Amino acid sequence: MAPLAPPVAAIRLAVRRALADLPAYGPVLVACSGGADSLALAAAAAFVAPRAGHTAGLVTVDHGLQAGSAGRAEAVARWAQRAGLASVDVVRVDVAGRPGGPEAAAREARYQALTEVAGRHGAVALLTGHTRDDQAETVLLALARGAGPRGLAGMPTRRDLNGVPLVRPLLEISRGQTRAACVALGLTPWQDPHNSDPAYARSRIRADVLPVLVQALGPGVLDNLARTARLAAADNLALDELADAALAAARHPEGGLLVESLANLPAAVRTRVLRAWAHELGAAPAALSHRHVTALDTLVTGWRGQGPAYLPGGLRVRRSAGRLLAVPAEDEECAGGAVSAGRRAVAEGAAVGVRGGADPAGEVVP
Ligand SMILES: Nc1ncnc2c1ncn2[C@@H]1O[C@H](COP(=O)(O)OP(=O)(O)OP(=O)(O)O)[C@@H](O)[C@H]1O
Repeated sequence: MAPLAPPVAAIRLAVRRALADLPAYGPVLVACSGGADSLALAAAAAFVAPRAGHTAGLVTVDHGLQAGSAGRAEAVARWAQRAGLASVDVVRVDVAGRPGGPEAAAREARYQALTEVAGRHGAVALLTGHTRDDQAETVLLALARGAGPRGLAGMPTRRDLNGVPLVRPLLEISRGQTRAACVALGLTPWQDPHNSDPAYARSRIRADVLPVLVQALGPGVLDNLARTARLAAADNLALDELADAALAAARHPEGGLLVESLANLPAAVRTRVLRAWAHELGAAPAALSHRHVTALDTLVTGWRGQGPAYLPGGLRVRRSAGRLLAVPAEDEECAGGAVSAGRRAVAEGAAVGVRGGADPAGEVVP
């Protein structure tokens, strides 16, 4: 028997570890574009899952945005049947009419379709092929946007997506390894033209920025960026727990938050409390920017009798009698007329800089 190619073995091991962490046995679904990362993942899942007490299915989404996209999806499905995956779903989504640019609309439609199929199969996890290189790009994009530790944490290995656990087994596997695994297995991955389209910031990072960094600083840069993400994620976990407790302690029994409780918190905790509270009030995570949180924070730390802070979704928060209070929508007219277009634009997040897709949980994802 020919020895197993090292990249194939590394990817199988990564998948085995990810499956071992799942709380229950049951079907897992691989989200597969046909690209090298998710193709290598699907091949590994087909091998590993049945040996680990799971069945593995595959789902591929046709966004209908490129000529030949239906043919690509069918080719992935035919391969999945030959590879022995337990279920194969091809889902065509309609991207038109969704908010945001075409990239964001496609992502939103894709994740919606993926979680619907996962729900239909009762999947215990949806696996995606994000790699260490995707993570390194995500960290660099976050740095360029001026994101804090939350952005630097990049993509988590596991999180909830519309009630389905989204798991990324390949975050410590390089793109070179997924490509090499495909070669070793005789698979021909699909090349997504978007990945090399300089219109996208992520493509420019991939093609222009990372090679220069590697040349200047050495090949360890990619691992180091991914490690930054892991370290920031661990810090975030601790800070989020502190913020949860601080938010509970700051609540006023009649509503709103007590300024006095907030004022003495370290800034890193206080801004997290304010961000979490803004989400609670209904501000969409993807639209809530640093600028909105700073406006809330200024009501606490820079109080000079100013007017309300504006949040996405037409929400406003004012300070009154030592409390931060959400202003009910019907008070908007009485409070001095309509909000100006400029302020509304800021509130709706027009200040966000480098383009990056934020998924429904506010995470910036490829
Ligand atoms: N059309 C699709 N159908 C199903 N899953 C998809 C699709 N597009 C992306 N995904 C999932 O999202 C992950 C990240 O997507 P992205 O477009 O960034 O691909 P990538 O990094 O080029 O990976 P790949 O080589 O798998 O295409 C993929 O690995 C795959 O799991």
